[in-house]
Amino acid sequence: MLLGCIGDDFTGSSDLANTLAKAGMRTVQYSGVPTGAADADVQAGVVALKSRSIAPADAVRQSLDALKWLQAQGCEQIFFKYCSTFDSTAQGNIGPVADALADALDAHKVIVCPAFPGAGRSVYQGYLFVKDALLNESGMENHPLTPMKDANLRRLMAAQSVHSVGHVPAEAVFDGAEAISARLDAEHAAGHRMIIVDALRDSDLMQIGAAAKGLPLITGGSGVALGLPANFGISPAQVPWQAQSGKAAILSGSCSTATRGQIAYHVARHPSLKIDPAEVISGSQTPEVVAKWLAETDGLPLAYSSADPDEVAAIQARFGADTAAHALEDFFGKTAVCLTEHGVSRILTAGGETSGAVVEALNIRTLEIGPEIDPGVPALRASDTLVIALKSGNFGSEDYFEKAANMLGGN
Ligand SMILES: Nc1ncnc2c1ncn2[C@@H]1O[C@H](COP(=O)(O)OP(=O)(O)OP(=O)(O)O)[C@@H](O)[C@H]1O
Ligand SMILES: O=C(O)[C@@H](O)C(=O)CO
Repeated sequence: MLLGCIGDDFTGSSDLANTLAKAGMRTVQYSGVPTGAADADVQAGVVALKSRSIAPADAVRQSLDALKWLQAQGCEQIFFKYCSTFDSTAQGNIGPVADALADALDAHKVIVCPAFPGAGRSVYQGYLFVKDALLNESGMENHPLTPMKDANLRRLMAAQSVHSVGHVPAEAVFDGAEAISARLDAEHAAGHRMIIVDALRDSDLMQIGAAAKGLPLITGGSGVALGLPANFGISPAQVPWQAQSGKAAILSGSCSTATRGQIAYHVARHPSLKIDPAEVISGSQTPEVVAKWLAETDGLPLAYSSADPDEVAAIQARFGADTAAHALEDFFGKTAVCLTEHGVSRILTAGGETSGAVVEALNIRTLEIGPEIDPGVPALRASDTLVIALKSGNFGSEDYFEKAANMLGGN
């Protein structure tokens, strides 16, 4: 294994795996830290954790375990993948995990770059934009678990990391890899260890990737991985895919703006069932009943708890945010298990936490990476009889669910 990656959620990990697979690396996504050795032909291993919203000490411990396993597979470089919208709380977990990995790897110039232009996320003057809006005006300020109320990455990182935070501005990035390396050196000499790097275009990320050659640790969104495979002499390749026929169903616990748009589109055209969190918590709505409905309903049925910020706030005020989140994640995980018992062979999930809960409940250990459905979302094969697609909340076009079911099925 050449490149070892640690993802702080499952959809984000498949986003990164998608970038690396498209760039030609033989990539496998693992659910949690594997117990055995990786297959000898794997070039990039992505260990997916569900560590974005847990206690920082647990996130650090899990990430260091993942690091140890990746090092044992012979990795030459480590990539810590977090969200392109820098999803985190005042405590972390981006800062504490980056600090711990930097110490373990003796890394002193740590790139911090969440940019993902393909999904509209760019970094300029150290501020994070989502399309034409600052992060804190993009809808992310209403996220149910990690509301992002600031777009200043230097300030966000300084609050989470024990290290001084530097910056490589766009002017240096536009001048290419050598200028970026020189500026990273200068920021290091000035006493900064975590270094925010501006990036607006894929071409910027390619230059940042080239400048990252030989660095022990890189952190960021999937965009900054675009240029890494070339450092290992690997070039882009067509990603193979074996289509899967059979029944498809959709589970969505994502309350992000893009998912809510996709749900509105889907509800108008396909059978859909809205899940009431209060009924899930009381036990009057069960996974068995919802799975049976999904399995027996023609077309492309959807079950969703996704709701707008007012509804989410009301549920959180009534039950507590953690209780509601865990009850729904548990519900979707159990529903997915029942779906496979009904023979459903294509499962689409929306939302990072939701997807993590589903993959864990299904006890999927490794995921083979297929072709891209929409930017940041690959088709995934879980077994000989099951394929899935894990969509990050804000990814995908309006008709994403139809597109994903078709691509998984080879239509
Ligand atoms: N109606 C609801 N009320 C309160 N919480 C909800 C509701 N529906 C879903 N949730 C919870 O909100 C959280 C949504 O997070 P999730 O990561 O699944 O989606 P997302 O944030 O849109 O995706 P991503 O992290 O990929 O951007 C989950 O914990 C989910 O259980
Ligand atoms: O980087 C992103 O935006 C995604 O891969 C993600 O992590 C969302 O959960």
